[in-house]
Amino acid sequence: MATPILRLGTRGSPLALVQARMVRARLCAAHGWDEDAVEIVIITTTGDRVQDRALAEIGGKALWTKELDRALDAGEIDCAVHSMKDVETIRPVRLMIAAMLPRADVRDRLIGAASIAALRQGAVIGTSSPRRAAQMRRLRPDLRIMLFRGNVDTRLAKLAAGEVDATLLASAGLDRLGRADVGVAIPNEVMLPAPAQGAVGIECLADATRIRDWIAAIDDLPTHACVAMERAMLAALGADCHSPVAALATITASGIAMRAELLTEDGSEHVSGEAAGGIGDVGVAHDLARDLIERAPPAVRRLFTLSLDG
Ligand SMILES: NCc1[nH]cc(CCC(=O)O)c1CC(=O)O
Repeated sequence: MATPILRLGTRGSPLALVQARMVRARLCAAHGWDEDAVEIVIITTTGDRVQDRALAEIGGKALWTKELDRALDAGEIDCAVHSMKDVETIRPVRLMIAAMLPRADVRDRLIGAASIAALRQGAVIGTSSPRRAAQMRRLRPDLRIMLFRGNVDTRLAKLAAGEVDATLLASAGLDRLGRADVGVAIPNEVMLPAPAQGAVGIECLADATRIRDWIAAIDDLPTHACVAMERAMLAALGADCHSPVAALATITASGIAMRAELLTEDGSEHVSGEAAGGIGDVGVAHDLARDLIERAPPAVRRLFTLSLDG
């Protein structure tokens, strides 16, 4: 076996492993390496260990990243693969996202009914996402939400066992796990996805220039620009992945366009808006954050803290 030249840290969930293998394949293709030049190292995170409580309840942030950060600092791995949706808004400055894979289907999928309208009166929706819960209750105030955790297979098994009437999962994860047959995609116009949904990032120490350059060679620039814009808006709102926020940036003929929505946890109030501008112009995210906060009903505004200097 060739000596591994790059150790790729990842969580051990089936989806995380598929994503790590995608990263390995792209790195090897880009650099002409053998597959065993990239060693996949599994790191268990707090979020993987705690399966029975709402993530927000565990307290403490960085549930999915802290142990990977530590392994990077300790030199146990050279880079870490993340679902960008789970990466905290504010990261330590010594780390950098050196590349993102091309974004997958950004939509959510509904599993358990043919459409949101087709759900029976009072149906129980299993989700642990404050955004999905709020968006579903905004569209259908009669729905009930049940806390639903575990990896994709666990959730599908709970649904099959009748614990809930329906659940929502990211198309990206289902597709990557070979489950493109499961559920129906909800159009972005009906349910705007989470910031960074469908994007995979590769992080390394900012001063590890050789590693950084290897990784940067596989960066998908449109994905990186859109996800950076969505994350800049989260930062401007003082929000994170537990906030009832949806946002989607897309590349247009003239630059970048972004739509976003803020809700109360129960979905009873919300505000949405859009902005456009140049690729990489963080002002687009800041303008949208400011506009949303200015127009938000007080119950929504209370959930956020505008800060535009980050
Ligand atoms: N929070 C869990 C998580 N993080 C990333 C994905 C799916 C893949 C992605 O959105 O990139 C999921 C599962 C889900 O939301 O269905």
